[in-house]
Amino acid sequence: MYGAPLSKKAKKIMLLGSGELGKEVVIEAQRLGIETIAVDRYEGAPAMQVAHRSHVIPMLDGDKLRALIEQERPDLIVPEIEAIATPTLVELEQEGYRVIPTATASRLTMDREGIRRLASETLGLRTAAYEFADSLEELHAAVAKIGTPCVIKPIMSSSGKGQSVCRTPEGVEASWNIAMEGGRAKNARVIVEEFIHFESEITLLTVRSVSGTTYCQPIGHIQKDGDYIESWQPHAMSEQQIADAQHMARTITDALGGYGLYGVELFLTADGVYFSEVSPRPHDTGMVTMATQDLSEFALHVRAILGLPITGIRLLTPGASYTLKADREQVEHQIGGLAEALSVPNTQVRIFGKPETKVGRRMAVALSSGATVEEARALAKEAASKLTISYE
Ligand SMILES: Nc1ncnc2c1ncn2[C@@H]1O[C@H](COP(=O)(O)OP(=O)(O)OP(=O)(O)O)[C@@H](O)[C@H]1O
Ligand SMILES: NCC(=O)N[C@@H]1O[C@H](COP(=O)([O-])[O-])[C@@H](O)[C@H]1O
Ligand SMILES: [Mg+2]
Repeated sequence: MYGAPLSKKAKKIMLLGSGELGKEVVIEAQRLGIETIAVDRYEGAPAMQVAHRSHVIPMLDGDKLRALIEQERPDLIVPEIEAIATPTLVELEQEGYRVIPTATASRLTMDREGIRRLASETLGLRTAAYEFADSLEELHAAVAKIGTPCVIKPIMSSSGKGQSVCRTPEGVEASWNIAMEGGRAKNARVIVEEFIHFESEITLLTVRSVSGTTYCQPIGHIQKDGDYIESWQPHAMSEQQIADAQHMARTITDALGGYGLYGVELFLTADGVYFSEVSPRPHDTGMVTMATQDLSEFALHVRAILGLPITGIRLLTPGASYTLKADREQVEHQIGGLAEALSVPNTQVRIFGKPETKVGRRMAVALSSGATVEEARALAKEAASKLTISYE
């Protein structure tokens, strides 16, 4: 039971991070009459445009984060990105605030080391071999141990920022420089991972709710420079692969706990499934569920975190998503080609409304359904190719 938004008895959700994924979470929360507060480090972020109100703060600053949460007193704190002062969330949780799915889940997944050590060393999930390094010198030693090719990433980054494939020992310095420029915090630590020659990679959306743990059909995807370009659902997998994938998803999400939707990233190889990483929140590749499922990943997340039942998840049709990315850094821009994109059958578009473009920044996505995944992929790709960004 709760009151209307903005009334004394309203139920309040505060999103920490207000990008395209948070925007859809806000929309779903408002459908259930929830009061929504969007927070991010810049003005005019997508979720801010649909929330009841918003705040701009540096979310990595624990004191500012605490002050805002104490001012707003939300019923649920919902992290939407990794770059948050998660130790402050852990303290606030101990003081009685509810963090989604749990403060520990957001602390562990904020840096690659926390989640990788939990998955591999504590839970025994199969992952790529890995090493950590804090300096160029240590990186040379780590690469020598892992061998080339290997993947080098800042421990704190997302959407492929600062990530590179190091193909020869001579490439180590270039990878170090890419990581130092692309990482998020002042932290110089990187992870070196064995390069996995996977056949395909998937996201297994896994929901923990009052009704137990449920899985969406697997989402296949293609990434370029560490960021997603295209995704589809369902991804064809053998029964053994599905059983292994669900087992891994169950193991990691049980360990992280709480209520909410998780995006479990897995590599499918000729000799089995590898755990890659997990988001304790809706996943970018899961935007396809807006075209495929009766309840999208965003609707599922909101239901789960409110403690509401999820009796089943129905895949209504095969579908696909294809992203539109900017290729320049600029404030003034316009997105065009919408009529052409929407002339493609079975297609919808989401324009995120980000106030500025940056090289590689995701600005919109095309979503298509089809009789088969192949058909849906072709339609989504065609629709996205009709969208344009002009910088005049
Ligand atoms: N060890 C690896 N071997 C082969 N490919 C890899 C490896 N690690 C990452 N990749 C490729 O790079 C992509 C991005 O890696 P990862 O998910 O670790 O980065 P991220 O910055 O956390 O991205 P996001 O935030 O979008 O999930 C993977 O989806 C995969 O395509
Ligand atoms: N892979 C994670 C991911 O897709 N996160 C989504 O991108 C936004 C940041 O976008 P921006 O960098 O363009 O501001 C985040 O707020 C989230 O919605
Ligand atoms: Mg990833």
